[in-house]
Amino acid sequence: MDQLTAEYSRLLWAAVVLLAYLALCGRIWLRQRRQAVSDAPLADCILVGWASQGGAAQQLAEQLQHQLQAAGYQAHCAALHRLSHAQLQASRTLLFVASTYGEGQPPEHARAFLHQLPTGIDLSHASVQVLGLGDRRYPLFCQFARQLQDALLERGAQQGWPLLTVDNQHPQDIASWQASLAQRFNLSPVPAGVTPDEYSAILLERTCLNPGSNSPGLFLLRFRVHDVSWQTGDTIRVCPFNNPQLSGREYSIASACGEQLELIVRLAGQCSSWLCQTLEAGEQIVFRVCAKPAFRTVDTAPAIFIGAGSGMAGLRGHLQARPIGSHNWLLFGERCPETDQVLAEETGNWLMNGHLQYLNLAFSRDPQKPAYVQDCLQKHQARLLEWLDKGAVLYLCGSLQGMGRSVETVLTGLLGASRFKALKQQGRYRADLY
Ligand SMILES: Cc1cc2nc3c(=O)[nH]c(=O)nc-3n(C[C@H](O)[C@H](O)[C@H](O)COP(=O)(O)O)c2cc1C
Repeated sequence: MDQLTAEYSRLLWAAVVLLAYLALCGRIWLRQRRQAVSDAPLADCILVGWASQGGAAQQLAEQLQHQLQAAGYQAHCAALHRLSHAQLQASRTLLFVASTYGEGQPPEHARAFLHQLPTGIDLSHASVQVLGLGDRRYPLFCQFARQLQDALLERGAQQGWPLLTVDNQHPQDIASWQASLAQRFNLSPVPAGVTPDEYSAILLERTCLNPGSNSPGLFLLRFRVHDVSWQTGDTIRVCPFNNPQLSGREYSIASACGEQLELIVRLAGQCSSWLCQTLEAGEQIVFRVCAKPAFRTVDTAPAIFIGAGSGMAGLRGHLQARPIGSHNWLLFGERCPETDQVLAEETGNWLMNGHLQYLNLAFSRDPQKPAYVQDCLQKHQARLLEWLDKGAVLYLCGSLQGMGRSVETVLTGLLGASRFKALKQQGRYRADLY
């Protein structure tokens, strides 16, 4: 019996020692694991954030992420509105590509980022570099990229390199940004002149839409395309003479997706002169499709289209794509009723066959009743409210200075600031202003 008790107590001791040993091993393993988890992202992860409306900044950021990954880095790429504070704190290298919109504003999706970035967040572990995309013709050139960099530095981040700004997506400036990153991170260079999403199109015909007008020429260009897809609301980016060294321009696609791509181009500047005057039928353009998620068709809800001048381009693509039986109202502004009846036959036919329920034209230099498109909105306030009550979506396309701002002011007055804001939040105010 005594022998049995002694045997039991030996076994018990052995079990206690084994358990204690296992517990110790477990604690060591857990500590090492915790250490590894907290160290790994800081040591390895490069965060590439982007703020983009037309897709250029997004494309550059994603391309950079692929290059970094190909070189063996752990690289994470995300739109600013999807970046968490934890991700910012867990990365030693923060790279951003940010474009600017409105009057020095961030792109729509990134509006809340700086407001939501806590002032107390400590980024002193990270080095930061911001590439700003913008356009020098706007007074607040690359303003959002500057604000983004300032905000990160204020929270302790180290400046890896000074802010770089690129005017009008100038290819050489983008290439030197890419080259400096390639050198710093030992990346394979981006092959010059090759972008994965470049397409070509052949000019079939060009028609002047405002012959005899005092305004600069407005042209409809029809191209044949092969295997290119786009969504209504998207734009294309073209460089004059297909020369990427020259400043390119973006043009709204004026047709629904198909075998032909149409543009409506105002004669102004080098790129549009090339398209409207020099390019001949049978010659080709090289272009990229720029996604405009903020200006795409929402659904089959009633649609109110508002635009002026070359803004007809963005609206026409939507109108062509709208389903039979949909409810559409077009308000369009130009200068002279005699010479600026842009696409009058087409819109007249749409009115006759019921594709358009209403067509309101405003001519600012009409000697009888001069009016702007925003005056039409005011005149038809009751109908506007009735359509919006039925869930209508507003689409606005054209010049920001010449039309966009005035229309927005009138809409704020007619609807009230809070209802207009709510429409924007619901995605029922969709604008492409330039
Ligand atoms: C309506 C509109 C407003 C713009 N406002 C500004 C601006 O205030 N400052 C600026 O530097 N660039 C401005 N730009 C130029 C864009 O930032 C530039 O085209 C940029 O390359 C777009 O990049 P993304 O394709 O990534 O959106 C504006 C462009 C548009 C269409």
